[in-house]
Amino acid sequence: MSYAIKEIFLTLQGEGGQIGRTAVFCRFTGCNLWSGQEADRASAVCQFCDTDFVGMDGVGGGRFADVQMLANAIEQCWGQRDQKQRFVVFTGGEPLLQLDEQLIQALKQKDFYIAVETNGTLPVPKGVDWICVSPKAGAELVQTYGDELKLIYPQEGLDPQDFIEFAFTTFRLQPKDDHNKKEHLQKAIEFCQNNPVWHLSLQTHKLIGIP
Ligand SMILES: C[S@@+](CC[C@H](N)C(=O)[O-])C[C@H]1O[C@@H](n2cnc3c(N)ncnc32)[C@H](O)[C@@H]1O
Ligand SMILES: Nc1nc2[nH]cc(C(=O)O)c2c(=O)[nH]1
Ligand code: SF4
Ligand SMILES: [Mg+2]
Repeated sequence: MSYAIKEIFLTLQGEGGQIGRTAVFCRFTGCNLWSGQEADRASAVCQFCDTDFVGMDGVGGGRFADVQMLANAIEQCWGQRDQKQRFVVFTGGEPLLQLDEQLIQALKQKDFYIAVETNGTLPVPKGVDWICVSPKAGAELVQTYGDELKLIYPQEGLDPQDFIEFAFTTFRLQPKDDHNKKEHLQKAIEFCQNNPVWHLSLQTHKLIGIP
């Protein structure tokens, strides 16, 4: 299978339970909840996306003809850094439209610890080490277990407490970044303080100005 990749870059994981860890981010092109075109945003299922996942024109992006070519590009992005610490985060767009067991196995053979950021509408393939699910109002949740459930807050028609029955190790509330982000942060702080199973997740890469 070939893979359509928006960008591949090295940064620090900015969000959630692996925060601060040096990682190769592999961002897949395309999503099933929004076309990525601004003209479609208001009619999309997911309307608050902060990411450009359209096309293959980002740093390190492109069409990868087979699994080895993509795995090699991810390895090359990690470079000569400590092999025992190798860490890749698959995101997008929606990575589960393309991420398959073959790619996971190819990276395992290169000793990568593998994380995925998904909207939870598709099942995570076998072999992923860290599953982060971020459910979206109006989209069916299919992936109901994982290492963290990272809910963007607030979302109309979505009550965080409806999720705590699912089999996630941790529950995080991440304030929605939009024109009202200060207000969303205050609401998220308040919600966490009143419902301590929820931990606050901040997008620290935005705070420190890295990708
Ligand atoms: C761009 S998404 C890609 C992965 C996947 N499609 C998903 O939604 O989880 C990566 C992460 O950013 C979060 N995110 C997207 N837009 C955001 C925003 N405006 N404010 C806060 N978090 C946001 C998503 O919920 C998800 O946890
Ligand atoms: N540094 C950094 N951390 C992130 N964690 C999740 C991200 C994403 O867009 O999936 C992201 C991102 O875009 N950058
Ligand atoms: S599901 Fe994820 S990638 Fe798709 S539009 Fe929403 S936040 Fe963006
Ligand atoms: Mg991001």
